[in-house]
Amino acid sequence: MYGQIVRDGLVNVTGIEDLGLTSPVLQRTSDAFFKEISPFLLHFGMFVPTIIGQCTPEQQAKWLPLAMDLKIIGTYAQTELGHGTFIRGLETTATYDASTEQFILKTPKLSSYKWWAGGLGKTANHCIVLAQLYTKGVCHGPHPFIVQIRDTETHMPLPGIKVGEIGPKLGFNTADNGFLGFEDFRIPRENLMMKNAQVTKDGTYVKVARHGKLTYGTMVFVRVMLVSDMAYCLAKAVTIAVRYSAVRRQSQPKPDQPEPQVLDYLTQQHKLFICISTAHAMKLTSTWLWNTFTGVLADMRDGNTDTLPELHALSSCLKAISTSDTSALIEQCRFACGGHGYMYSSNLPALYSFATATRTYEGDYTVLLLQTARFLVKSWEQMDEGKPLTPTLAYLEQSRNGSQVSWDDSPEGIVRGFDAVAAGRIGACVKSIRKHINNGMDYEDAWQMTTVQLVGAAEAHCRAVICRVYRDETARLTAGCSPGVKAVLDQLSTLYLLYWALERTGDLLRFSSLSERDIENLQARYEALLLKIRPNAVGLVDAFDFRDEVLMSTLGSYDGRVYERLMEEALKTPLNREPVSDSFHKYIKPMMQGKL
Ligand SMILES: CCCCCCCC/C=C\CCCCCCCCCCCCCC(=O)SCCNC(=O)CCNC(=O)[C@H](O)C(C)(C)COP(=O)(O)OP(=O)(O)OC[C@H]1O[C@@H](n2cnc3c(N)ncnc32)[C@H](O)[C@@H]1OP(=O)(O)O
Ligand SMILES: Cc1cc2nc3c(=O)[nH]c(=O)nc-3n(C[C@H](O)[C@H](O)[C@H](O)COP(=O)(O)OP(=O)(O)OC[C@H]3O[C@@H](n4cnc5c(N)ncnc54)[C@H](O)[C@@H]3O)c2cc1C
Repeated sequence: MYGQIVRDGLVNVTGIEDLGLTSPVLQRTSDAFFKEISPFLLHFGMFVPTIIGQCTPEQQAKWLPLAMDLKIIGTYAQTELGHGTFIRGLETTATYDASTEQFILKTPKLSSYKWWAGGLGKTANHCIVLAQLYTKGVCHGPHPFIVQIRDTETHMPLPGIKVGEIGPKLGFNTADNGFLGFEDFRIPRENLMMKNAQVTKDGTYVKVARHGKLTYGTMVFVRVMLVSDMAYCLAKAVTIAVRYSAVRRQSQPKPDQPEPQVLDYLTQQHKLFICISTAHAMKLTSTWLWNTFTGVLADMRDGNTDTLPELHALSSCLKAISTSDTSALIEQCRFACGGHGYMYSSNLPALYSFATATRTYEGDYTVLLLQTARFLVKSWEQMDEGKPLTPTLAYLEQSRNGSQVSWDDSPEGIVRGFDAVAAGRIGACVKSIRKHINNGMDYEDAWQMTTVQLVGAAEAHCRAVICRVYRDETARLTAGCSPGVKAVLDQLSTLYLLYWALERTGDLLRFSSLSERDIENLQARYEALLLKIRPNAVGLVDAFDFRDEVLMSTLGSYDGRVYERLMEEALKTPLNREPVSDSFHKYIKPMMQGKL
């Protein structure tokens, strides 16, 4: 029964194509059971996908049934105390011993301890370990291995394994993130995950993959999935905040009038409606990204890895921007709920601590945007050499002559404005790198000196992609809808464009013919649109269709009994069990009597 809940609830997921799954929509019904982050998250989120992505069919036949039936519980241990971002710098070694046909895993020093893997501390008995593969005295870089770390009967760590929990964190405290060290721990040769690289019995290293970075495939998969997960988290947060804002009344803007619902304040609408709109933008973009991802998988099955760099660039920037926007907007939802939003029982703190972690894990924000920037600069240089551009960069072509784009305030015109900003910022980076090189710097230093601008350029590219996909997909998907639904969804995507145009007026002034008057016009349209969306706001969050059990919020439940639920939760707290707590007799009274 429990295993069933973990499988069907935690991973009521559509995702991996090889499992017959068709879109990246993550709806965790398990949230209603577990309440907090599950220690099995890494088992289904990374252990299973890595078996699928990195094992040969024979290895899959051995490990996948065990993992899917929860006969073994796994996690993904890549990061070490000393290195997370720089995977090539990992220090754990796996040295092949041809005499026993085993790999010897070793943790050479403190900084080489595996650190962070979810579920590793107390739950997992198996683990995917990324280690530097040595055979015949040659290091072949980081490779994935399946390693049993605990006895499946007693759960005791196996001899040669040092494992434990890493301690309290900002969030994720139910995920028992762990540390792991190896003292010359031996595993069979077959435990090297051999889809992309193999070591034969005599220790010969055989590279199978056509692309050097396929070992990083699980990370690309999870980055793609996280975009969808962020849409899910943000939709939850804004459901809570909008429902609460419809219940909460505060202040008296006009004398002799009742206190308005806080949702009627324009500033509150400004805080919240962009959250509704962004949840839709991310959901549509994540489905589009998923289709790109499965297209690249299909290409790779046909032996073509040419489309992988663009996927890496897209999944990197969309992961970075979706996680960063979501954490900021969930925090905004909390602000929108005033003091009660700070209550744990609102569920906003838990949602925030989850979302803010995603900005770091699976690739830090800055690091991933710089990966995208690498691709953008390369593409610009290829364009200069007359080579064709990939589909998501086709817009660069229009901007290559460097002239300003003329401002057009239609939604399609605004999307073109974002293209112009992205192209302008990428071009400015290329110019900066070339200037530094002309002044005598080597390429790496010139790149380093341009990284602040490069992060901005990658963000601008990502924003342009989201705006275009959101607009196009809304139009496509609402083509057969009723005029009412079509109008409301059009309002939401227009709101996204206006909001970001106003956030990026500096860039638009620089790279388009936008004028002061155009900005005033944008601002007025934005404010009018907030008022138009207001009557549908509660309906729009209800349409996200979260059950109260999944939302788990005193502020956001469907029935709006906010104050009753807050009081019910307060009365449950252990400090309210007795009218006078022991600490009064032990410490406070003696202190008052001068005895302490
Ligand atoms: C019926 C039942 C159904 C059951 C179904 C079960 C299945 C379950 C399905 C779904 C579940 C989904 C759940 C999804 C949510 C899961 C949540 C999981 C929670 C996760 C917790 C966190 C886990 C982690 O954090 S794991 C650790 C992650 N670590 C990182 O991300 C490290 C980041 N660092 C890097 O990625 C890289 O090292 C780098 C990007 C920083 C690059 O390093 P580098 O500078 O050293 O460069 P390289 O030399 O490595 O690269 C040179 C070259 O390669 C290109 N490159 C780099 N990376 C990639 C890549 N990934 N792909 C392609 N190409 C890549 C790079 O751009 C360079 O290219 P050039 O051409 O420019 O040379
Ligand atoms: C909640 C949580 C769960 C996790 N779960 C797992 C797990 O299950 N398995 C696992 O293996 N790992 C896990 N991790 C680890 C996670 O993947 C790493 O923390 C993450 O990849 C960031 O790497 P880092 O900690 O080395 O940061 P660092 O790279 O040390 O980053 C520190 C700072 O340096 C900057 N920086 C680093 N390199 C560069 C660069 N080249 N250019 C510019 N700036 C740079 C970063 O932007 C950042 O500001 C988890 C982390 C968290 C927080």
